[in-house]
Amino acid sequence: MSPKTLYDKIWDAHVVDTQDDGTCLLYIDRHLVHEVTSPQAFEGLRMTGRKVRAPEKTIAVPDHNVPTTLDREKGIENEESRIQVEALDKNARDFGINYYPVSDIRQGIVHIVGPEQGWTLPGMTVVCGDSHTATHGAFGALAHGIGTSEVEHVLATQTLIQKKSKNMKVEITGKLRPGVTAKDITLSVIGATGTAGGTGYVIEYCGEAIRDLSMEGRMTVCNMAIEGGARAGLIAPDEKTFEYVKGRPHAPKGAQWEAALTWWKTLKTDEGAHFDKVVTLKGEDIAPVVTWGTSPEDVLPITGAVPSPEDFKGGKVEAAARSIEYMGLTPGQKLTDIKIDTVFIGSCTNGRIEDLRAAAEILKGKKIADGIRAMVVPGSGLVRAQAEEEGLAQIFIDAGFEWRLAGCSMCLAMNPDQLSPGERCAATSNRNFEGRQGRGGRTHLMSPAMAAAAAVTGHLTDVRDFMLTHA
Ligand SMILES: CC(C)[C@H](C(=O)O)[C@@H](O)C(=O)O
Ligand code: SF4
Repeated sequence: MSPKTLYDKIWDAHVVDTQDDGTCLLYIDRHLVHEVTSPQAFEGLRMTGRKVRAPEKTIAVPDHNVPTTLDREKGIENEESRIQVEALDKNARDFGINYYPVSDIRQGIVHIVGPEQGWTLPGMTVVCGDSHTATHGAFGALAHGIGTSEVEHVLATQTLIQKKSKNMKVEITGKLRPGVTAKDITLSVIGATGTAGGTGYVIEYCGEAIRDLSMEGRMTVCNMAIEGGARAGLIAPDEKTFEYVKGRPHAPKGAQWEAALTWWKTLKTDEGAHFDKVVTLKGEDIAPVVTWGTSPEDVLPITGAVPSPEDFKGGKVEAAARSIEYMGLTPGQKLTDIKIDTVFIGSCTNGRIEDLRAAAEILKGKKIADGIRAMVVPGSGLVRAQAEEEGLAQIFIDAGFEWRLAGCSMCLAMNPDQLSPGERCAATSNRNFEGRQGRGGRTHLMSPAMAAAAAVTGHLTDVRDFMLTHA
């Protein structure tokens, strides 16, 4: 048998049928659903009198549109948002799928809830009508986003029509330096490959620096695979993965656990397996980074300066000029001189407990700079409860942050948390597109520790300097 990659193995284990042109029917193990991309899919089922084929494998949670303020039981003001959330409530009830409504402490961002509840397991195929489904690849699952018509197809058949992607390996060798996090890895990879570098591929992240990451760090890395253009990103499961999964509400138990573990241990790329593309970065070369432009590939070490359009080639010259103008920056300006108005700590990239711990560590005993609006939005109700128990919430509140309820919040402007035109935000999310956080708003992406440091100083800040001067 020829050697296989991890992606090959999961793919082969799920193919139900193959057409002559290579199109396959794939079995889907977990279907995650949120309120934005599912209403028409359920409507499609209703209109044709079909049921959800595997309600026990379908998990729904509202996240994008829900307000995250403490008074959210008052309801959703925006009509479009309210309709979407109400539709999910009704669809979940009518079709008998697993559901975490806003009133349930387990509610949160779908990509945080899935792993937290043990729905996401190694070797699975996981889909959701959401591009950041790649997050679940951290478990060694093949996880990717699908469109609304595919959501309907999966609901009805528990299968998906797919063509296989190519194999890409992203290896991060050696150790990370102090102050460097999973977010810096994933942004640096996109900086190196560009947002189209992964197009047509499924990425397997490997190497010592990836192995050394916690499960939460691995989720941060895989979360942004899609921003690098890849279909999905995954990491071979290991003891850390099994440890994380064990005992979760929907993880297998007893003899089933043992059987699962036996299979999971085979989920690694064979020696000599072929990758169509290989990218290698040295862990010690990665610095704490921030984005300066309006694409995740517009990323530089925090010690750098705003580039000039002439630093780029071809079509990138114009794009860079446009980015710099939209962002209200000047070429040559030091990144650490960029003043901010807002800080957003949260999202499916960095809204987990370790992210909040990292931010709280920086903020302990300090206050945010005058005039800064700052919020922490935990990724789930359980993350929120845990942070309260550990005393992190109090650190945030004492520092001057708003302490919110779970949801996507200011990651994207689909709920009341938005930037005003010209407002500049240090954000731990994954997209810095024009207007992403509100029309005219400007976004700089970074790690939770860097966002926390920026909140205290009022400008983009090198977390390493911050730790030295604020110790
Ligand atoms: C609204 C949803 C479909 C979208 C996605 O697919 O990713 C959102 O989650 C995002 O992050 O832009
Ligand atoms: S937190 Fe942001 S990136 Fe993640 S699913 Fe929500 S909107 Fe998309």
